[in-house]
Amino acid sequence: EITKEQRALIKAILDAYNRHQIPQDVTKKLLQEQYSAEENFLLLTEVATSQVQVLVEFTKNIPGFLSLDREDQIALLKGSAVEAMFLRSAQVLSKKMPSGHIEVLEERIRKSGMSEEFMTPMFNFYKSIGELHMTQEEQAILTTITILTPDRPYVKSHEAVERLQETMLEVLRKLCVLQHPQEPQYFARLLGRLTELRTLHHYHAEMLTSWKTNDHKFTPLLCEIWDVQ
Ligand SMILES: CC(C)c1onc(-c2c(Cl)cccc2Cl)c1COc1ccc(-c2ccc3c(C(=O)O)csc3c2)cc1
Repeated sequence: EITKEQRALIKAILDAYNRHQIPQDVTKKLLQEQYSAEENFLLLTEVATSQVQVLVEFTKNIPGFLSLDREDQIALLKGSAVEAMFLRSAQVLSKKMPSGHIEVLEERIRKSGMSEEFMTPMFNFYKSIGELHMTQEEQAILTTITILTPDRPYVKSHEAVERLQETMLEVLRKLCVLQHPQEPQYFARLLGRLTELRTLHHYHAEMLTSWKTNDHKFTPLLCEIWDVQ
């Protein structure tokens, strides 16, 4: 069913996914620092900045990514960062073992000066990801598929990206059949989450604008990747 090449692909992606994580000293702060809207926003900004750095390193390990046009690599990273971070924070929030981060992270996101209208769709998404009980491989490959989305702004060689994404979609389809035999619709449900991610991405652009109008500051890396300021 899964070919030797596809197994190697899964291993490469999973190794990269597990190797590149936010350093403990950054995530530990989420547990330590006191609560206030300002402090929460600052902490989330620090964690998001660290997550973007992790994302850049992870992306370099996606087979075929570095052979894409250089400008397309940047366009894919800029276009997928928010969605990859929604996926990553969703996986953290839906973890079973209480890493302590879960309640704290949720609390800090809820009290970071974000307007109410984004909370509902965001936490519905977090809940829907939690209900899927994705395996590590599925999480890593779904993140890869999100990054390899061909129709991001400014992507020139659409076909080259599409070919890479299709390879990963086929791997994910086979994995879902193998790992969720009792749920024939599981693969379709995972792809449905990608659609929800696009909607959240639009909400996020408005979140940034409202944070900016309330004079919230971002780091240079976030400003660059999100084209703010
Ligand atoms: C600039 C900032 C205010 C912001 O703007 N939009 C969003 C934002 C929000 Cl509020 C929600 C979803 C996406 C984004 Cl970009 C954010 C915060 O983004 C985050 C990015 C990443 C994590 C995140 C990742 C991994 C882990 C791990 C782990 O790996 O062990 C343990 S704790 C944790 C925390 C949280 C928040």
